Amino acid sequence: MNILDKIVADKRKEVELKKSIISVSQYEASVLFERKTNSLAQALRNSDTGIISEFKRRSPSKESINQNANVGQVAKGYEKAGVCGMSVLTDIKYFGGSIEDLILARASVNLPLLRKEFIISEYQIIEAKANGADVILLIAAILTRQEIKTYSELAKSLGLDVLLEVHNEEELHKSIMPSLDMLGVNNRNLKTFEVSLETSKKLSKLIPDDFVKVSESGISSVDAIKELKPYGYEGFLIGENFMKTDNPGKSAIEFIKNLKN
Ligand SMILES: O=C(O)c1ccccc1NCC(=O)[C@H](O)[C@H](O)COP(=O)(O)O
Repeated sequence: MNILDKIVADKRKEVELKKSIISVSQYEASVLFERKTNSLAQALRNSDTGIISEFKRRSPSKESINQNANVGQVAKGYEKAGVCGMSVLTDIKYFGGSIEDLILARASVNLPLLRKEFIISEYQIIEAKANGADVILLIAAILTRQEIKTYSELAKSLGLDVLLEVHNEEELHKSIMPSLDMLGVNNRNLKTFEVSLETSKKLSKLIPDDFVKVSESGISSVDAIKELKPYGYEGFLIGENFMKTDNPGKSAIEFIKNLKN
């Protein structure tokens, strides 16, 4: 079983359990459910840097990145750095995140917030909106075309942006549809965990211009961004490079300063 299959198998059990604890109607009655969302796609289009910084404590490819980081402090640091948006991992078992991290990030900043999750149910999209997200992630590798359509249309009806993530040409072809805002190419091979910017470069020409192109994972230098921009990328998702430091916000400030020079 590959890592995504394992994560999805656990996710199905987790979502079933959550459904028995909090109902969709409880989420729909929450204060944040009524909140007007901020568009990440718009922020990226208006930006000359395009940084989406991630809050990530650990991952399947790295056992410990920053286990004790304070999400509110990191979010404020990222906002001060001038990032376009923040990604918050809400998976507990594999990434050490939680829905509470999303709530705390929301309470700390006005940035567009991406709920970084393995979405396999409409329930998680309602939950994302009710807990302060502006954007959801849909991963082509774990969804059918029909699921991508249903989930992205639901997200759009709630005012959420949709970032669709692909790893290869096949996933890209299966997924293109008007209810997506951003197309993310993940540079991490989930079988070997190796990262290569070549994946973003190779797939860039296959992404129609209507979508904001985002390059994800393994971005650890300003030079990498300069290398990717000519391929049409307007968004750059960076996790470990900031989170591995004692002060992720300060690292983001330095990074963006260098990027602008
Ligand atoms: O990061 C992993 O090991 C991973 C493993 C399996 C599925 C997803 C995984 N990561 C999620 C992400 O997409 C990254 O956290 C994100 O792109 C940032 O990557 P990085 O800058 O390399 O931390």
